Amino acid sequence: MTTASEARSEAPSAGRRVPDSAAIHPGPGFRIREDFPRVDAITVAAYREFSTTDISDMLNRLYALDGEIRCLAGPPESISGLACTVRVYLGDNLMVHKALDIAKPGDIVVVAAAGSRAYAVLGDVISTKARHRGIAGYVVDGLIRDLPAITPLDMPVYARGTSAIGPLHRGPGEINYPIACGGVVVNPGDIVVADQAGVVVVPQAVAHELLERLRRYLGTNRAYLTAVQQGEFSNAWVDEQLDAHACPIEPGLDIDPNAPITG
Ligand SMILES: O=C([O-])CC(=O)C(=O)O
Ligand SMILES: [Mg+2]
Repeated sequence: MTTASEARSEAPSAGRRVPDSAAIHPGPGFRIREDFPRVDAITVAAYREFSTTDISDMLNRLYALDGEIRCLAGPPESISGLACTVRVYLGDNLMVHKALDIAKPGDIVVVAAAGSRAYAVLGDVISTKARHRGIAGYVVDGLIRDLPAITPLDMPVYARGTSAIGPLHRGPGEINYPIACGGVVVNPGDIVVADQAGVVVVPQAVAHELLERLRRYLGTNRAYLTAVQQGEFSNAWVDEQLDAHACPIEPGLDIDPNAPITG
């Protein structure tokens, strides 16, 4: 066995060194925050009463993650927890391993892997360690692996899919800085709610106020849905919408399906 420099018959330090712009530099892109301000646990747990669909609606439909990020493992019940945010370099997951020491029990680790379909960010070993640390789940903007071995762990894992290709463990990356996950900005300490319908992020600043609005909304919505189940509804509002933009409505019975389409 020879090293690369031996094969070139050069001393390891021979020649001019290339300026090492690819070194890992401490600072943005390679940094960790140990904690963040926390919303009380009762408020965080209360979000499990609501579907991610309703929460998304109350946030004007702009805070649900890309629907490709879906439940791949874990019990069917919804989960909620504070976001411990992780950003990884493509092909790497060093910071996902470090997050096992940073996330507090009940936190959901949210991993920004740029939606990569080239490699998995975590597998059964990390998921098993996470159970011991009390982590409430993982949300990954990317892939995971070892799914058959994760399934029996009852560890909620949301991701875009699976791959056998694993990550390197070198860095760089960040923990507990803002990330982009599934098209949504996630700040450390935001409330993540995930169920079979999707994943939604509640900005921490509105955590209490939104809960009140959801409770009020659900009260009125429940009465509406009960009426719908009994066939009591009107579609007049759809016609109002169509009329507002003068949508033409034709009988259609005299149309030749083979005739060329005209303006
Ligand atoms: O290799 C890794 O870092 C990820 C992995 O497969 C595991 O957690 O089982
Ligand atoms: Mg593995």
